Amino acid sequence: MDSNKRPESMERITTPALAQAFIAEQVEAVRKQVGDKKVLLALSGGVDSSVVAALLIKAIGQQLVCVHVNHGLLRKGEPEQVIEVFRNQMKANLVYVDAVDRFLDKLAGVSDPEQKRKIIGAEFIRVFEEEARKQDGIAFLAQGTIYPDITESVGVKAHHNVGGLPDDLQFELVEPVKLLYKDEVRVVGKELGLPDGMVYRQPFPGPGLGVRCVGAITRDRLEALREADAIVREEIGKLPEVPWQYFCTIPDFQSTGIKYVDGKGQRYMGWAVIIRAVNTVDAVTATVPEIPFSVLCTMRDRIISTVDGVNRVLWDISEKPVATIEFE
Ligand SMILES: Nc1ncnc2c1ncn2[C@@H]1O[C@H](COP(=O)(O)OP(=O)(O)OP(=O)(O)O)[C@@H](O)[C@H]1O
Repeated sequence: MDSNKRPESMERITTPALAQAFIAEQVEAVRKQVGDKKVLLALSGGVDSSVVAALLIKAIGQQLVCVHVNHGLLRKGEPEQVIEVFRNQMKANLVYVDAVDRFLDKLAGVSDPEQKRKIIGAEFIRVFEEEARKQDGIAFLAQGTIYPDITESVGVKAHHNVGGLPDDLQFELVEPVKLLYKDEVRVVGKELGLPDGMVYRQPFPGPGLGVRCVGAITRDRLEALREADAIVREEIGKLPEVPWQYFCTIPDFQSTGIKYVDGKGQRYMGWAVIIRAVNTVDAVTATVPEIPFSVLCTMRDRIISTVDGVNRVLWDISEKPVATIEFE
Protein backbone atom coordinates (compact mmCIF):
# COMPACT_ATOMS: atom_id res chain seq x y z
CA MET A 1 0.00 0.00 0.00
CA ASP A 2 1.23 3.51 -0.80
CA SER A 3 2.06 5.00 2.60
CA ASN A 4 1.58 8.49 1.18
CA LYS A 5 -2.04 7.84 0.29
CA ARG A 6 -4.74 8.53 2.83
CA PRO A 7 -6.95 5.42 3.09
CA GLU A 8 -10.55 6.15 2.11
CA SER A 9 -11.69 4.51 5.33
CA MET A 10 -9.73 6.99 7.47
CA GLU A 11 -12.16 9.01 9.54
CA ARG A 12 -11.72 12.79 9.65
CA ILE A 13 -10.28 13.76 13.05
CA THR A 14 -12.79 16.25 14.40
CA THR A 15 -13.19 15.34 18.06
CA PRO A 16 -10.90 15.02 21.09
CA ALA A 17 -11.62 11.27 21.22
CA LEU A 18 -10.55 10.75 17.61
CA ALA A 19 -7.46 12.87 18.22
CA GLN A 20 -6.55 10.81 21.30
CA ALA A 21 -6.91 7.60 19.30
CA PHE A 22 -4.68 9.02 16.56
CA ILE A 23 -2.08 10.15 19.12
CA ALA A 24 -2.00 6.71 20.79
CA GLU A 25 -1.60 5.00 17.41
CA GLN A 26 1.20 7.35 16.29
CA VAL A 27 3.05 7.13 19.61
CA GLU A 28 3.20 3.35 19.10
CA ALA A 29 4.20 3.68 15.44
CA VAL A 30 6.97 6.19 16.19
CA ARG A 31 8.37 4.07 19.04
CA LYS A 32 8.41 1.08 16.73
CA GLN A 33 10.08 2.99 13.89
CA VAL A 34 12.69 4.79 15.98
CA GLY A 35 13.60 2.27 18.68
CA ASP A 36 16.29 3.79 20.89
CA LYS A 37 17.74 6.04 18.18
CA LYS A 38 17.76 9.84 18.08
CA VAL A 39 15.51 12.02 15.94
CA LEU A 40 16.19 15.57 14.73
CA LEU A 41 13.42 18.10 14.07
CA ALA A 42 13.50 21.65 12.73
CA LEU A 43 10.94 23.35 14.96
CA SER A 44 9.58 26.65 13.65
CA GLY A 45 6.87 27.14 16.25
CA GLY A 46 4.31 26.90 13.43
CA VAL A 47 1.41 24.47 13.75
CA ASP A 48 2.84 21.55 11.80
CA SER A 49 6.31 21.22 13.30
CA SER A 50 4.98 22.06 16.78
CA VAL A 51 2.44 19.24 16.64
CA VAL A 52 5.12 16.83 15.43
CA ALA A 53 7.39 17.98 18.27
CA ALA A 54 4.70 17.49 20.92
CA LEU A 55 3.81 14.07 19.53
CA LEU A 56 7.42 12.92 19.46
CA ILE A 57 8.11 14.26 22.95
CA LYS A 58 5.23 12.07 24.12
CA ALA A 59 6.55 9.08 22.19
CA ILE A 60 10.32 9.26 22.68
CA GLY A 61 11.05 12.15 25.09
CA GLN A 62 14.73 13.05 25.18
CA GLN A 63 15.54 11.03 22.06
CA LEU A 64 14.09 13.96 20.13
CA VAL A 65 16.36 16.92 19.42
CA CYS A 66 14.46 20.04 18.33
CA VAL A 67 16.30 22.87 16.60
CA HIS A 68 14.66 26.29 16.57
CA VAL A 69 16.36 28.90 14.42
CA ASN A 70 15.77 32.55 15.24
CA HIS A 71 16.56 34.22 11.92
CA GLY A 72 15.34 37.60 13.08
CA LEU A 73 12.27 37.43 10.82
CA LEU A 74 9.90 35.84 13.33
CA ARG A 75 6.94 37.69 14.82
CA LYS A 76 7.11 39.35 18.21
CA GLY A 77 7.24 36.79 21.01
CA GLU A 78 7.57 33.70 18.81
CA PRO A 79 11.06 32.49 19.76
CA GLU A 80 10.21 33.11 23.42
CA GLN A 81 7.02 31.05 23.05
CA VAL A 82 8.92 28.13 21.50
CA ILE A 83 11.35 28.15 24.42
CA GLU A 84 8.58 28.47 27.00
CA VAL A 85 6.36 25.73 25.59
CA PHE A 86 8.93 23.18 24.51
CA ARG A 87 11.89 23.68 26.84
CA ASN A 88 10.20 24.91 30.02
CA GLN A 89 6.82 23.19 29.90
CA MET A 90 7.37 20.03 27.85
CA LYS A 91 10.98 19.57 28.99
CA ALA A 92 12.09 18.95 25.43
CA ASN A 93 15.64 18.70 24.26
CA LEU A 94 15.61 22.06 22.44
CA VAL A 95 18.52 23.70 20.69
CA TYR A 96 17.84 27.42 20.28
CA VAL A 97 20.00 29.04 17.63
CA ASP A 98 20.34 32.81 17.62
CA ALA A 99 21.19 33.39 13.96
CA VAL A 100 19.75 36.90 13.71
CA ASP A 101 23.00 38.60 12.74
CA ARG A 102 23.89 35.93 10.21
CA PHE A 103 20.61 36.32 8.35
CA LEU A 104 20.38 40.09 8.54
CA ASP A 105 24.01 40.56 7.45
CA LYS A 106 23.40 38.32 4.42
CA LEU A 107 20.21 40.20 3.56
CA ALA A 108 21.70 43.68 3.90
CA GLY A 109 21.17 45.71 0.72
CA VAL A 110 19.22 42.94 -1.06
CA SER A 111 15.94 44.29 -2.43
CA ASP A 112 14.87 41.65 -4.98
CA PRO A 113 12.14 39.50 -3.36
CA GLU A 114 13.25 36.27 -5.05
CA GLN A 115 16.83 36.89 -4.00
CA LYS A 116 15.70 37.56 -0.43
CA ARG A 117 13.74 34.29 -0.34
CA LYS A 118 16.70 32.36 -1.75
CA ILE A 119 19.11 33.82 0.79
CA ILE A 120 16.76 33.02 3.69
CA GLY A 121 16.16 29.45 2.45
CA ALA A 122 19.85 28.73 1.79
CA GLU A 123 21.02 30.22 5.08
CA PHE A 124 18.40 28.22 6.94
CA ILE A 125 19.73 24.98 5.47
CA ARG A 126 23.29 26.01 6.35
CA VAL A 127 22.40 26.78 9.98
CA PHE A 128 20.39 23.59 10.33
CA GLU A 129 23.19 21.53 8.78
CA GLU A 130 25.70 22.98 11.25
CA GLU A 131 23.45 22.08 14.16
CA ALA A 132 22.83 18.59 12.77
CA ARG A 133 26.60 18.00 12.60
CA LYS A 134 27.01 18.96 16.26
CA GLN A 135 24.63 16.16 17.30
CA ASP A 136 25.85 12.60 17.80
CA GLY A 137 23.94 9.56 16.73
CA ILE A 138 21.03 11.11 14.86
CA ALA A 139 19.33 8.42 12.79
CA PHE A 140 16.02 10.06 11.83
CA LEU A 141 14.72 13.40 10.65
CA ALA A 142 11.18 14.34 11.68
CA GLN A 143 9.13 16.61 9.44
CA GLY A 144 5.78 18.33 9.77
CA THR A 145 4.65 17.19 6.34
CA ILE A 146 0.84 17.30 6.14
CA TYR A 147 -1.46 15.75 3.52
CA PRO A 148 -1.85 18.85 1.31
CA ASP A 149 1.98 18.98 1.09
CA ILE A 150 1.79 15.54 -0.51
CA THR A 151 -1.22 16.07 -2.74
CA GLU A 152 -0.50 19.65 -3.79
CA SER A 153 3.24 19.55 -4.29
CA VAL A 154 6.03 17.09 -4.71
CA GLY A 155 5.52 15.44 -1.37
CA VAL A 156 7.80 17.42 0.90
CA LYS A 157 7.76 20.84 2.47
CA ALA A 158 8.78 23.21 -0.27
CA HIS A 159 10.12 26.10 1.71
CA HIS A 160 13.00 25.59 4.13
CA ASN A 161 12.80 22.02 3.11
CA VAL A 162 15.38 20.16 5.10
CA GLY A 163 15.49 17.82 2.08
CA GLY A 164 18.06 20.42 0.93
CA LEU A 165 20.56 18.87 3.33
CA PRO A 166 23.72 17.29 1.88
CA ASP A 167 23.82 13.58 1.04
CA ASP A 168 25.62 12.50 4.21
CA LEU A 169 22.83 14.03 6.28
CA GLN A 170 19.96 12.29 4.51
CA PHE A 171 18.24 10.60 7.43
CA GLU A 172 15.23 8.33 7.34
CA LEU A 173 12.07 10.43 7.73
CA VAL A 174 9.56 10.39 10.57
CA GLU A 175 6.35 12.09 9.40
CA PRO A 176 3.57 11.26 11.85
CA VAL A 177 1.00 13.79 10.57
CA LYS A 178 1.56 13.32 6.85
CA LEU A 179 -1.93 11.95 6.22
CA LEU A 180 -3.70 14.73 8.11
CA TYR A 181 -5.39 17.89 6.86
CA LYS A 182 -4.62 21.17 8.61
CA ASP A 183 -7.86 21.21 10.64
CA GLU A 184 -7.04 17.72 11.95
CA VAL A 185 -3.50 18.76 12.85
CA ARG A 186 -5.03 21.53 14.97
CA VAL A 187 -7.39 19.13 16.79
CA VAL A 188 -4.46 16.82 17.51
CA GLY A 189 -2.31 19.78 18.64
CA LYS A 190 -4.94 20.86 21.10
CA GLU A 191 -5.14 17.35 22.56
CA LEU A 192 -1.37 17.33 22.92
CA GLY A 193 -1.65 20.38 25.16
CA LEU A 194 -0.25 23.02 22.83
CA PRO A 195 -1.45 26.58 23.56
CA ASP A 196 -4.24 28.03 21.38
CA GLY A 197 -1.91 30.77 20.17
CA MET A 198 0.18 28.07 18.51
CA VAL A 199 -2.60 25.72 17.38
CA TYR A 200 -4.73 28.43 15.77
CA ARG A 201 -1.85 30.56 14.55
CA GLN A 202 -2.65 32.33 11.32
CA PRO A 203 -0.65 31.40 8.23
CA PHE A 204 2.77 33.03 8.08
CA PRO A 205 5.08 33.01 5.06
CA GLY A 206 8.18 30.80 5.27
CA PRO A 207 10.57 33.78 4.95
CA GLY A 208 8.63 35.44 7.76
CA LEU A 209 8.67 39.19 8.23
CA GLY A 210 11.41 39.32 5.58
CA VAL A 211 8.83 39.63 2.79
CA ARG A 212 6.80 42.20 4.72
CA CYS A 213 9.76 44.48 5.28
CA VAL A 214 9.43 45.42 1.61
CA GLY A 215 12.65 45.98 -0.34
CA ALA A 216 16.07 45.83 1.30
CA ILE A 217 15.64 44.93 4.98
CA THR A 218 17.07 47.31 7.55
CA ARG A 219 17.14 46.47 11.24
CA ASP A 220 15.28 49.56 12.39
CA ARG A 221 12.46 49.11 9.84
CA LEU A 222 12.26 45.40 10.67
CA GLU A 223 11.91 46.21 14.38
CA ALA A 224 9.19 48.78 13.61
CA LEU A 225 7.40 46.14 11.50
CA ARG A 226 7.57 43.55 14.31
CA GLU A 227 6.11 46.01 16.82
CA ALA A 228 3.37 47.26 14.47
CA ASP A 229 2.49 43.67 13.48
CA ALA A 230 2.00 42.72 17.13
CA ILE A 231 -0.42 45.64 17.56
CA VAL A 232 -2.37 44.73 14.40
CA ARG A 233 -2.63 41.08 15.45
CA GLU A 234 -3.77 42.03 18.92
CA GLU A 235 -6.43 44.54 17.84
CA ILE A 236 -7.90 42.67 14.86
CA GLY A 237 -7.66 39.45 16.88
CA LYS A 238 -10.26 40.91 19.29
CA LEU A 239 -12.96 41.09 16.58
CA PRO A 240 -15.85 38.64 17.00
CA GLU A 241 -15.13 37.32 13.52
CA VAL A 242 -11.43 37.17 12.88
CA PRO A 243 -10.28 37.39 9.24
CA TRP A 244 -8.30 34.51 7.72
CA GLN A 245 -5.11 36.54 7.81
CA TYR A 246 -4.22 40.00 9.12
CA PHE A 247 -0.86 41.65 9.34
CA CYS A 248 1.03 44.72 8.20
CA THR A 249 3.93 45.62 5.98
CA ILE A 250 6.35 48.54 5.89
CA PRO A 251 7.45 49.59 2.41
CA ASP A 252 10.88 51.10 1.88
CA PHE A 253 9.82 54.70 1.36
CA GLN A 254 9.45 57.53 3.78
CA SER A 255 7.05 60.45 3.75
CA THR A 256 6.90 63.76 5.51
CA GLY A 257 5.59 63.98 9.04
CA ILE A 258 5.46 66.69 11.63
CA LYS A 259 6.56 66.47 15.24
CA TYR A 260 5.97 69.08 17.90
CA VAL A 261 8.96 69.77 20.08
CA ASP A 262 8.42 72.44 22.75
CA GLY A 263 5.30 73.56 20.93
CA LYS A 264 7.19 74.05 17.67
CA GLY A 265 6.38 71.92 14.62
CA GLN A 266 9.33 70.16 12.97
CA ARG A 267 9.19 68.27 9.72
CA TYR A 268 10.75 64.83 9.54
CA MET A 269 10.65 61.74 7.32
CA GLY A 270 8.96 58.56 8.59
CA TRP A 271 7.75 55.19 7.35
CA ALA A 272 4.23 54.10 6.54
CA VAL A 273 2.64 50.99 8.01
CA ILE A 274 0.16 49.30 5.68
CA ILE A 275 -2.45 47.17 7.42
CA ARG A 276 -3.79 44.20 5.43
CA ALA A 277 -6.58 41.77 6.31
CA VAL A 278 -8.01 39.17 3.94
CA ASN A 279 -10.50 36.36 3.80
CA THR A 280 -9.96 33.39 1.54
CA VAL A 281 -10.75 29.72 1.25
CA ASP A 282 -7.85 28.58 -0.88
CA ALA A 283 -5.49 31.61 -1.00
CA VAL A 284 -6.03 31.70 -4.78
CA THR A 285 -8.52 34.54 -4.49
CA ALA A 286 -9.04 36.79 -1.48
CA THR A 287 -11.53 39.41 -0.38
CA VAL A 288 -11.12 42.23 2.11
CA PRO A 289 -13.31 42.11 5.21
CA GLU A 290 -14.83 45.20 6.76
CA ILE A 291 -12.87 46.34 9.79
CA PRO A 292 -14.74 48.82 12.02
CA PHE A 293 -13.32 52.32 11.65
CA SER A 294 -12.86 52.56 15.41
CA VAL A 295 -10.56 49.51 15.31
CA LEU A 296 -8.53 51.05 12.48
CA CYS A 297 -8.20 54.24 14.54
CA THR A 298 -7.10 52.30 17.63
CA MET A 299 -4.38 50.59 15.60
CA ARG A 300 -3.34 53.93 14.09
CA ASP A 301 -3.07 55.58 17.49
CA ARG A 302 -1.15 52.74 19.08
CA ILE A 303 1.25 52.41 16.15
CA ILE A 304 1.92 56.13 15.82
CA SER A 305 2.44 56.64 19.54
CA THR A 306 4.61 53.58 20.22
CA VAL A 307 6.43 52.47 17.07
CA ASP A 308 9.62 54.41 16.40
CA GLY A 309 10.04 55.88 12.93
CA VAL A 310 6.43 55.46 11.75
CA ASN A 311 4.35 58.54 10.92
CA ARG A 312 1.60 57.17 8.67
CA VAL A 313 -0.86 54.24 8.82
CA LEU A 314 -2.63 53.01 5.67
CA TRP A 315 -5.38 50.42 5.15
CA ASP A 316 -5.02 48.16 2.12
CA ILE A 317 -8.37 47.42 0.45
CA SER A 318 -6.98 45.53 -2.55
CA GLU A 319 -8.48 42.16 -3.39
CA LYS A 320 -6.74 39.17 -4.96
CA PRO A 321 -6.64 39.27 -7.90
CA VAL A 322 -5.15 41.63 -8.79
CA ALA A 323 -3.04 42.22 -5.67
CA THR A 324 -1.46 39.17 -4.05
CA ILE A 325 -2.00 38.67 -0.32
CA GLU A 326 1.63 39.32 0.57
CA PHE A 327 3.53 42.30 -0.85
CA GLU A 328 6.52 40.26 -2.08
N1 LIG B 1 12.77 29.30 12.20
C1 LIG B 1 12.75 27.98 12.05
N2 LIG B 1 13.39 27.17 12.94
C2 LIG B 1 13.37 25.84 12.80
N3 LIG B 1 12.74 25.21 11.79
C3 LIG B 1 12.09 25.95 10.88
C4 LIG B 1 12.06 27.37 10.96
N4 LIG B 1 11.33 27.83 9.90
C5 LIG B 1 10.93 26.75 9.20
N5 LIG B 1 11.39 25.61 9.77
C6 LIG B 1 11.19 24.22 9.31
O1 LIG B 1 10.78 24.22 7.94
C7 LIG B 1 9.46 23.64 7.82
C8 LIG B 1 8.65 24.34 6.76
O2 LIG B 1 8.54 25.69 7.09
P1 LIG B 1 7.43 26.66 6.53
O3 LIG B 1 7.85 28.01 6.93
O4 LIG B 1 7.20 26.34 5.10
O5 LIG B 1 6.16 26.35 7.44
P2 LIG B 1 4.90 25.40 7.45
O6 LIG B 1 4.84 24.54 6.24
O7 LIG B 1 3.72 26.25 7.78
O8 LIG B 1 5.25 24.48 8.73
P3 LIG B 1 5.12 24.91 10.26
O9 LIG B 1 3.63 24.94 10.54
O10 LIG B 1 5.83 23.83 11.00
O11 LIG B 1 5.80 26.24 10.39
C9 LIG B 1 8.86 23.74 9.22
O12 LIG B 1 7.87 22.75 9.44
C10 LIG B 1 10.09 23.52 10.09
O13 LIG B 1 10.41 22.14 10.15
